Formats: sequence, C-alpha cells, structure tokens
Amino acid sequence: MDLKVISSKELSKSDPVFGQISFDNHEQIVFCHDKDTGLKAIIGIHNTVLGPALGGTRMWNYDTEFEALNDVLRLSRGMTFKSAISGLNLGGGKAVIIGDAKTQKTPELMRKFAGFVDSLGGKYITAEDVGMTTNDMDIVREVTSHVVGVSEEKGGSGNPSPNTAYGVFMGMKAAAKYKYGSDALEGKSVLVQGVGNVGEALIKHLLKEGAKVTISDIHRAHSEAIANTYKVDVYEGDDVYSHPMDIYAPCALGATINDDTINKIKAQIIAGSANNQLAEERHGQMLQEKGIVYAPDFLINAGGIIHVYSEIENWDKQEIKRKTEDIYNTTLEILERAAKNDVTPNAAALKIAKERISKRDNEQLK
Ligand SMILES: NC(=O)c1ccc[n+]([C@@H]2O[C@H](COP(=O)([O-])OP(=O)(O)OC[C@H]3O[C@@H](n4cnc5c(N)ncnc54)[C@H](O)[C@@H]3O)[C@@H](O)[C@H]2O)c1
Repeated sequence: MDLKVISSKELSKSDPVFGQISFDNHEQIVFCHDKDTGLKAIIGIHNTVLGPALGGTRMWNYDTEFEALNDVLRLSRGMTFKSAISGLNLGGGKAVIIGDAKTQKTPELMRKFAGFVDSLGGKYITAEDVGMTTNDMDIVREVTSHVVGVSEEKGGSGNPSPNTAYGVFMGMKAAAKYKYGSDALEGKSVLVQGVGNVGEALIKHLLKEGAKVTISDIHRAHSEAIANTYKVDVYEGDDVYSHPMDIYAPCALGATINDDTINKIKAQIIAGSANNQLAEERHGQMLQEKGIVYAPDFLINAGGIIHVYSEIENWDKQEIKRKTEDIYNTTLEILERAAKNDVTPNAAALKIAKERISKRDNEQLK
C-alpha cells in the first residue's frame, strides 16, 4: 500500500476525518458508540464497486482515536484490493473497536456492535480479526446476518487462520520458484515473526517441506511453548531484522519494512501474512533495489477472506483449497510481470486490482 505510517502526534495535526493521510476516497465511515457497554467503534467502508465491503473487526487498545481511525482507513482500503486481486465479488471494509480485547470485550458489547453492523443493511459484512474469535462472530450472528467467520457448529466456515497460512505458504513457494528456479523450501532458513493463529499454522507447512524455521514473538512464554511443540529455534537476540535468513515471514503486525529495518534485512524473500507490511510504497522500491523478492501481503494473505467468503458462495472445502492454491500462480505471474515492467510487485498487484474495479465501475455506469 502506498500510505504512510505516521505518529499519532502527526495524525492529530490533520483534519479529523477526511483530511487524514490515510483517507482515500472511502465511501462511508461510521462512528459507533454505546454508553452502557462502553462500545467505541469505527466501521470503514472503502469501496463497494465489486460487492459488499467485507473485512474483519479488530479490537485493539489504541493510544488515541486518531490511531484507530488511521488503522480502519488503511485496513479497509487494503481489503478492497485484496478481494479485487483474488477475484472475489467483494468490496473493502473493516471495523475497529477501541479497547482491550482481554479485559473489555463482553457479549453485550459485541451485540451492540453487531447492531451497528446490522444497521448498514449488508453494505458491510464483518468477520474476525486481531482480538476477535469465531466465538465472538457467533455472538454477532445472534443479532445480524451480515457476518462471516462463524463457527462450524453454527453453520459457518470456522477459524480462517489455517487457510490464511496455507495461502501464505503458496505465495512463499511461488516467490521461491521465481527467485531460485525451484519452489522447494527444503533447507531454506525461514524466520516467522509472530507465531499466533497464522504463524503457528505456517510453521507446520514449512516443517513438512523441510525448511529450517526460527521463530520470534513478543510473548516469550508463548514462543517457548511453540518451540517445544514443533522443535524449532527461537530468535534470542534483540535485532531480529539482522538475523541471517533466506526468507522473512512477517506474521505479526504491519509496517515492519520501514526506514529502520530495511537496511538490516538480509533475506532474499519476504512473504508473510501481516497486513500493510510496507510502511510506505517506496520501501517496496528499496527492496527491489536490494534484490529482495517481496510477495505482496494483500495477495498472499487472501486465504482468510477466501475461507470466510465461502459462507456466502456455499463453496465446499475442495473449492476453498483450489481457490487458495491459485495464490501460487497469481503470485508468480505478478512477480514476472513486475520484473518485465520494471515496477515493484506491490505496484503490479495494485494495478491489476484497480483495473478490475474500474472495469466493473464502467460496466455499472453503462
Ligand atoms: N488470521 C487471519 O486469517 C489473517 C488473515 C489475513 C491477515 N492476517 C494478518 O496476519 C497477522 C497475524 O494474524 P493472527 O491471526 O495470527 O494474529 P494473532 O494475534 O493470533 O498473532 C499475532 C502474534 O504476533 C505476536 N506479535 C505481536 N507483535 C509482535 C512483534 N512486534 N514481534 C513479534 N511478535 C509479535 C503476538 O504475540 C501474537 O502471537 C495480523 O497482522 C493479521 O492482520 C491474519
């Protein structure tokens, strides 16, 4: 994405909403508040040309409201291009709830939030994101039908994370094919940063393929537990970006490829699940100059949305798998196209996504 990551101090200098740096012609921004439950949420609908705006709800203890707004603007925009590049008939949206998911999330708060989602009449469809679980989506489902990522017991598709990890694995293999001429990951050293829902599932694929996995997670006890379970190494130093590795898989939070880290990264390939990995578009150019192959995040982490979208299209498990495996060919195609046209893979992927939206927009105008 070509949006800057800036501090909340800088954000507060801009106009409160439409003047924000991350505002990019979003169609609708909904501020939701409920006195009794303490709900403070923002729903961002970026674009609905291809279909209803689908994207998860993130619950995070933002330092300021500016940060929450900035996040929902960036994330909803990313969803537009993720669905477009993946060939889904969906627009881009996202919601953020301001608060600590561990201490402030209650069923009542989730029901109130669901009421706001319902009030949009299907223009926005929610799902889980950071701080949310399938159980929370089951609660949302009690109030509104405009939710996916519901548990299998309640007729949904269940946790999307394993499928996100499978898509990332496909994208990583395609990047390896492009870089090394073979997509085998056997013997390649891969650093997985963030071993939560997606990171852990990714480790399983990597180990099965014979990769040498090192993990890093801010929660020490959790990373040690994962290391014990899968017999992988834990990164011990204090500068993970300088760690020698063939492949860097960012699976924690976004913007880890930035001015501070870019000159340290020694990997030949970057392929991970985190949204908005490039702090700014120019960091994509810098990676290219360094010869580092970057598999665009919004392309290779689409396994999750493919998974939950199956609830709308009634796809079975085979169809979900097939569509997720398509990420391999699309990634390879985009890397080749980017090299041919001397643009970054991110720019090449974004161009295809935007063309699909424009085409549909023009058809609708006819
Ligand atoms: N879950 C999905 O299906 C899905 C789909 C698309 C994109 N993503 C993105 O992938 C990323 C991971 O998602 P998840 O569902 O696994 O989240 P998660 O919350 O389950 O896991 C994130 C992990 O990262 C760790 N972490 C946080 N900051 C870190 C840091 N600075 N260094 C190292 N570790 C750190 C956390 O301790 C946690 O273990 C997120 O950016 C998410 O938006 C997830």
